[in-house]
Amino acid sequence: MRKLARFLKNYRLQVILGPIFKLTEAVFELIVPIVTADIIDNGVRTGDVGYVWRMGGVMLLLGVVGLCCALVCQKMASIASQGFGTVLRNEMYRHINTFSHKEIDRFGTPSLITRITNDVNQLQYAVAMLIRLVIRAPFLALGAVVMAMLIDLPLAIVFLVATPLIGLVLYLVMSRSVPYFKVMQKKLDRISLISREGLSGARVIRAFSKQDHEEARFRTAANDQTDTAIRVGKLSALLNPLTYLIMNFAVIAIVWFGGMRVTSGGMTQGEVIAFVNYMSQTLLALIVVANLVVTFTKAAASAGRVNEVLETETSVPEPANGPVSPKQGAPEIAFSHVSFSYSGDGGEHGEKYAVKDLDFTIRKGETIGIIGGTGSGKSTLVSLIPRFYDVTEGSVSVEGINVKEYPFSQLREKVGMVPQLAELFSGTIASNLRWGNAHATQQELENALRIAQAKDFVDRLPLGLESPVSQGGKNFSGGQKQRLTIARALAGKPEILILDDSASALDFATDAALRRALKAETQGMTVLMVSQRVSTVKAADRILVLDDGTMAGLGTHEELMESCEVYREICLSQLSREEAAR
Ligand SMILES: Nc1ncnc2c1ncn2[C@@H]1O[C@H](COP(=O)(O)OP(=O)(O)OP(=O)(O)O)[C@@H](O)[C@H]1O
Repeated sequence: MRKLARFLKNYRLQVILGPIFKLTEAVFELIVPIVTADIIDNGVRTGDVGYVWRMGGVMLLLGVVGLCCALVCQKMASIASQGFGTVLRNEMYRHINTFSHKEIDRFGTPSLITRITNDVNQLQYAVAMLIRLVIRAPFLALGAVVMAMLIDLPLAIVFLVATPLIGLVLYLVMSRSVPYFKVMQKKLDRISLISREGLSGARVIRAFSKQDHEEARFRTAANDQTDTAIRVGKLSALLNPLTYLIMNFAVIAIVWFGGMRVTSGGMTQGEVIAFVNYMSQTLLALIVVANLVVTFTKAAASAGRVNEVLETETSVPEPANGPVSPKQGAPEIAFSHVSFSYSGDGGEHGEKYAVKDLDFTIRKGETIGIIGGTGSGKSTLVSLIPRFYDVTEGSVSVEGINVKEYPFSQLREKVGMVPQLAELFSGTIASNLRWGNAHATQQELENALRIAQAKDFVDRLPLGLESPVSQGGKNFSGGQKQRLTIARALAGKPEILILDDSASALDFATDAALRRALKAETQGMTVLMVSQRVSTVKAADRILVLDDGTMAGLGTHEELMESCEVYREICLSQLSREEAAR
């Protein structure tokens, strides 16, 4: 947790002054039993009503000043803890944004969400407790014992017996329940994962009538969490009866022995009452200490999870240099003996390469079709160009410069990527398209829509380009979303356009119109078209055939029909012999 203290640096004043105010309140709280004793001994016993009123006023004053101190501390704790949470959350979000796909895959999106929300909340609460109670509670527990000793040392033996006993009970209960808190946090992660999958995949779940299955999965995870919470609850439930039992025995002992001391003249009645008050103050303070242990144990687990995110460095670091100049005459894209494995070790630990020894070049302005069976490595290959992942072996160059040397903004401006899954963001159609180019004119946006075959349906919308897009683009069909994501990439006027199976939801006629428009209107743009459909890639200048991560062929349709067995098989599985030969 110490590592996270840096996020409190703007709140030093609150972190220092807050506990001081709370300590002042605790001092007043310790004085109150003495005033009570004084009222009993010098006011009640002698029947001096005026004295009772005067001292009652002093007590009220102590209470009011104590309350003011507590309120000031509360405010400081709120400012510091909320501020700390905000700064930490912003930093985590910024840091997560530097992650490559590899780190995001490793943590998993649901876990990252739980860390940035629940774990930060836990830490925020711990900061508030740190300011409000970490000094106050032990001070009060100890102070009450010391005050009792100052009043009457022999009777204070009751404290010296009862307090360690209460401490022991707290220790036994806490040491058994604390490990469960860590487990509960992991189980919460699982619930978050299932909820996310279930809610984002609600349509698929309905389509496959898997609601019962998903509900059962959620119920199992939730029940699992409940079982653990109940186990902790049962343990914690022992705390109050046991500690109160000890305290009440201690009170009996105080009244019993205190009575004897009063009879022998060693103590006054008021002092016995003060002892009883100090006893309950000690107990309450110790319970607070125990709860603080729980809070800080949970916070320590959360701090570990937050630090794990903050300390994870991206596996795709951005170079420190400024923009690079392309090499004249170099191929637009060059793969030089490229291999990539998702685990980064290329099979040493049994994991195989997703792509292996890819070696080819692509000229500027070429249209390349990339075809292959599912899982053959098509998406992996194209994701190496904009550096979503870094190659495990070999190198990828764009215009003669290794992609690792490009500043991200320069590389990603050059490469327009349309991912397999069409993602839109809440806003308007125009605001989504401007992700590609913030300064695009209306004309440029319309042009991008026209090439992407999206202009007709956008024009039919009452608000046209200003039509609202709901979260995830849910108010558009799959094919419409795909066309909008293509338009978004085109709006950025990239030099290299990658369509990663991004026309799969289009009907054949629209798909063909899209390819024609791309060919006619994007002169000079290098286009990589990933598809499982032969009809989509057939007319490309060249087709790259992937088979289980390796390159099975690269050439025109006719050349590959002649020379590439894998390509011929794919063609004949989708087209008739006549169509394939055409
Ligand atoms: N994020 C990932 N983590 C680990 N392995 C992955 C990941 N993404 C893909 N793979 C594995 O890498 C291999 C190649 O996957 P890739 O997605 O590149 O294939 P693809 O040809 O695009 O498939 P499809 O046509 O089904 O989209 C597969 O074996 C897949 O299981």
